[in-house]
Amino acid sequence: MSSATPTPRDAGLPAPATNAFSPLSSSASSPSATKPTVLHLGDDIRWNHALYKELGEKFHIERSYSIGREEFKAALEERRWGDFVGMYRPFWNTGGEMGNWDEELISLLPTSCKIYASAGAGFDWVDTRTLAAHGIIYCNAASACTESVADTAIFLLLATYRAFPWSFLAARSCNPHAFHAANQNIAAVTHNPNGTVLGVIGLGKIGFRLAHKAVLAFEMRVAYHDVVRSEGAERELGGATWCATLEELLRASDCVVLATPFEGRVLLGRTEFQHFKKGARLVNIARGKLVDEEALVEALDGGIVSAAGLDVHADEPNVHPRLATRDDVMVLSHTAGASVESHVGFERLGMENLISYLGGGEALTPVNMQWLKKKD
Ligand SMILES: O=CC(=O)O
Repeated sequence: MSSATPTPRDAGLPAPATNAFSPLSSSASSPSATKPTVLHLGDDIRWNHALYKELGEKFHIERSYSIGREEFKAALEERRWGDFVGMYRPFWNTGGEMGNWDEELISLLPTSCKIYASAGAGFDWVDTRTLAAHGIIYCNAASACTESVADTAIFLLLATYRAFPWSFLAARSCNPHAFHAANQNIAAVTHNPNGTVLGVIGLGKIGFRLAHKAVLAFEMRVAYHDVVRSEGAERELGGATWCATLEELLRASDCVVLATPFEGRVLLGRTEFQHFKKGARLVNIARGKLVDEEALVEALDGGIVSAAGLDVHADEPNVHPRLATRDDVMVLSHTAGASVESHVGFERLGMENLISYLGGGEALTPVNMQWLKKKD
């Protein structure tokens, strides 16, 4: 196709409708001679149509839709989507069917690729260090779901202090005896969070926001453990305490919240639970694999941990059966960040990252700059 003949996409119009029903094929038009290509992974965007139109004006957009690993690898090998300069995954429901982004997959990317901008806060499924070694920036979208995840942390926190799972399950059972038992006995064992110590592991965007909400809502005192100490954040949190070691944090906290990425190792196992204050609580809105769930069951059985609130689980979509059935544990289905506002923000931030970085500016939310091998 001559570059003088505008395609619907060149004219800023939506892609031909047939694309939406042809998941195993790439886009209908051949790559534009003048525009660099961006590979869009997974389903259509749902919300930010004006910005997507702008993206389409700046880049030729190829679509992989939702194909499995072998097909995806074959497509990369045969350069089905050309020499794309960036990848865009607007939402976490789709676009991850190729599996983990490891050396095997990353080494098949065209050398032209400079950026992968994805939905989601966590990036345990992508080897960002290897991407960086290939000169590719990975941008996550934690800031788009900060509010939703922080709100969920507050819900779980309150559930652990006030035995809400027990109350909920008793009412839900429609068993008058269970209802009566909860109604009569809960007051003797539950507490207000006000004035107690919230121990945050990982004071990034989400950790900070949930701590801020806990200070505002419950006047909690904040302790945190992070590789980076931030005196500014400490002031904003009304005088938060930095703990140089995890053990120090665990010993100081009435409720421990995990808000740090999974970096290949369990953070809370048998040894660490021994450092908890007796009867402290645990909330996990980060990644299930950060916790040794068997050790958590033992800590709950032994009264070391009095209650837990878990949005995430080590073996999703399976929930540990001995955690799922307890009335001192609130379990959710990894939905802390799941709101319309997060979805809108994921789509938008991914496109903003692509437009800025590929346009010669800064990536807005990179996570692997420290390892990045520069490309021309
Ligand atoms: O877990 C959800 C996310 O990574 O955003």
